Amino acid sequence: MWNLARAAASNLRQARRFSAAIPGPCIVHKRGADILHDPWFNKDTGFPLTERDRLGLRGLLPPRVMSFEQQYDRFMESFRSLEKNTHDQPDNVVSLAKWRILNRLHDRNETLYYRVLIDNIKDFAPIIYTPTVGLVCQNYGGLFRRPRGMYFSAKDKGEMMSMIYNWPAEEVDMIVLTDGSRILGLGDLGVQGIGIPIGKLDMYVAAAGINPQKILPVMLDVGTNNKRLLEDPLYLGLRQPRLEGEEYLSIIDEFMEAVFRRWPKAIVQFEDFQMKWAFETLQRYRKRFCMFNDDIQGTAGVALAGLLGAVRAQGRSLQDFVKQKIVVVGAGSAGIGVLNMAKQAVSRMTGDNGMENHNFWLLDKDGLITKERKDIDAAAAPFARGFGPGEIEGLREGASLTEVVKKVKPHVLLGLSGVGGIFNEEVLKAMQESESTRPAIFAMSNPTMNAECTAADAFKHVGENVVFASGSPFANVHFGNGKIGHVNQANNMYLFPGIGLGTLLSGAHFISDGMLQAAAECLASYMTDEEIQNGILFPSISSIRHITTQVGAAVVQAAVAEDLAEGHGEIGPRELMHMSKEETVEYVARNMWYPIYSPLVHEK
Ligand SMILES: NC(=O)c1ccc[n+]([C@@H]2O[C@H](COP(=O)([O-])OP(=O)(O)OC[C@H]3O[C@@H](n4cnc5c(N)ncnc54)[C@H](O)[C@@H]3O)[C@@H](O)[C@H]2O)c1
Ligand SMILES: O=C(O)C[C@H](O)C(=O)O
Ligand SMILES: [Mg+2]
Repeated sequence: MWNLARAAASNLRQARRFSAAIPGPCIVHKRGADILHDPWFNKDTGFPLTERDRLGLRGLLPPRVMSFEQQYDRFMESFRSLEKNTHDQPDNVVSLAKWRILNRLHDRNETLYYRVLIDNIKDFAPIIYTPTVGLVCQNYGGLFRRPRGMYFSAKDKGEMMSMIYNWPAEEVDMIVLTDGSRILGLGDLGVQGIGIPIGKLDMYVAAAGINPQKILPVMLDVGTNNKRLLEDPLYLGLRQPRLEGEEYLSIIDEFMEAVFRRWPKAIVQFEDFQMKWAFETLQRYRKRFCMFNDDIQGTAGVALAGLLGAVRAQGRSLQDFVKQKIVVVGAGSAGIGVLNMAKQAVSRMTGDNGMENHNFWLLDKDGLITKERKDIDAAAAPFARGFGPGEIEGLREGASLTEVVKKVKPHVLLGLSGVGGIFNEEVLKAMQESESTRPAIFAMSNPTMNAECTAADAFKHVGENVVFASGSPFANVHFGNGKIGHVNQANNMYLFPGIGLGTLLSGAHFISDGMLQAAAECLASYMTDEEIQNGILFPSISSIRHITTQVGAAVVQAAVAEDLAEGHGEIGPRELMHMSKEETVEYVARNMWYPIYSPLVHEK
C-alpha cells in the first residue's frame, strides 16, 4: 500500500517535471544546420514542426517529433543497457564508457544533458565529477574529441585581452580555472587537468542552476613537470617545464585582467593549483577580483561542517568543539585551509584571538610538524607543535601517524594528504583508543584510490560507532546484523556552488570571510539531530539543489550584512537589504536555471 502511494507520488512528480513552468523565448542568431550543431540550442528530434519551419530545419531531421520526456527516457534506456552490457568489465572501462555516453550528450544537446544530470545526480556525479573525472584527466589525450572551455598558454602572453573575446557568449557568470598542477590527488597533469573545471562547472549547473551558457572552464597551460606527459606523443599541452616565479604570475595576472575587463561581474574559482600558487594567488587577487580558491576555502567550510557534526554526533554541545582533538594529515592547501577555518571557529567560540593551537596536530610527508621543523612552510607554521607545558610528552618532530594517534587519542582523524591507504589497519586500530564516544574518520582525499582509507576498513578497524566521511563516494557499509554504517561524502561540492551562486546574486565584488563562514554554518546546521545521531553529517547528494539554495541565500545575506551586496540584474542593494531570510531563499531559487526547451526565436 505504502509502496503504491509512493509510486503514485513519484509518477505525479515525474509528470510535473515535464510539464513545469512555461519557458520564455530564447534568441538565437543562427539558422538551419548551425543550430543542430550547437548544443546550447539543439533539441534534436524535439524541435516542433512550427519551429522547424521558422528556423530552416525542415528536412534536416527525421519527421517524427519526440517529446522531451521521450528523449529523456530514450537516453536513460541506452545508459541502462550500457550498464547491463558492461557489468563484467573492469571498473575503469565501465566508468569511462559511462563518461563517454554522457559526454556525447553534453556535446550534442545541453538541455537534455543537464536534465538527466540533475535528475540522476547521485548516479551521475561519480562519472562527471570525482572519481571518474580523475580517470578522464589521466586519459585526456586519448579521449579528446572536441574542445570545451578556453585554453590560455604561456605562448599567449600579450594576447589574452583579445583572446578572451573569442569566447562566443556575451555574458559569463562563473569561471573555473586551473593550471593543472595538482589534479585531485593525481599530481601534475598539465593541460589534461581541464577535466576538473569542466566537472566543477557541471556541478554549478546541476547544483546551483547557473545557466550553462554563462559558464567558462579555463585551462592556464604554463607547461608541466610531469615527465611522462612531456614524453607522450599524444600530449596536447605545451611541452615545456612549468613557468615559475614572476613569469608564472605575469601569465595569471594577464588572464585575470582580461577576464574582468570583458566580464566585470564574473566570479573566478581557482581549482587544483599546487599549494604555493594556491595561497599566493588567493592572497594576490582576493581583494582585487571576485574570486576564491575552492581547495582552500570551499574545503575548509565543508570540513568544518563535518567537524561540528562530529561533535553533535557525540551528543555534545557545539561549544565543545574547542575541546576536540583533531589530527590533520596533509599540510597542503586543503589541510591548512581546514585548520585556519577551524582555528577561526575556536576563536569565535572562546573569544580568544591569539590562542595557541592546543588541540590541532598537523602532519605532512615528513611526519608531525613541530617548531623544530627546518624550512617550515609559512602557512603551516602557526600549527607547528611546541614542546612546552601542556604538550603531550614524547611526541618528537616528524613523529609517525601511528605514534601521533596513539599518544593524542584524537576525536577526529582527518586526511587531506592525497595518499591512498595511509590510514592503515594499525592507524585505524589506534583510533579505538580515541577519547571520543564517536571517533570520526574523514578520508577526504580524491579520487577513490587516493582516499586515506575505505569506509569498510574504517568501520572494521575502528568500530561500528565510527563517524565516517570521504571525499569520493563509498557505499554504506552493512554490518551483517541488520545495522549499517553510514558513509558521508565530505566534498567541497556541498559549498562551492552555493558560494558562487550567492556571490553572483548578491553582486558583491569580493568574497569575504564572513560570506564563507555563513556558507559553512548553513551547511553545518542543515542536518537534523536524528540524522547526526545516525552518523549522517552531510545531506544526500540527491538534495544538492536544495542545500545549494540555502547556502546561496546564506551567502547573499552575509554580503548584505557586511554592506558588500550591490545587487544583481533588476534587484538592487536596497531590495536585497529588505528581504527576509525566506524571501532571500525564494530570490535565490527563482534565479536558478532549470533545463527545459525554450521556444527559439531567430534574430539576425
Ligand atoms: N574532499 C574534498 O572536498 C577535497 C578538497 C580539496 C582537496 N582534496 C584532496 O586533498 C588532497 C590534498 O590536496 P591539497 O590541495 O592539500 O594538496 P597539496 O599537494 O597542497 O598537499 C598535500 C599534502 O599532503 C602531504 N603528504 C604527502 N604525503 C604524505 C604522507 N605520506 N603522510 C602525510 N602527509 C603527506 C604533503 O606533504 C602535503 O602537505 C588531494 O587528494 C585532493 O583531492 C579533497
Ligand atoms: O574535486 C573534488 O572532488 C574535490 C576537491 O576539489 C579536490 O581537489 O579533490
Ligand atoms: Mg579541487
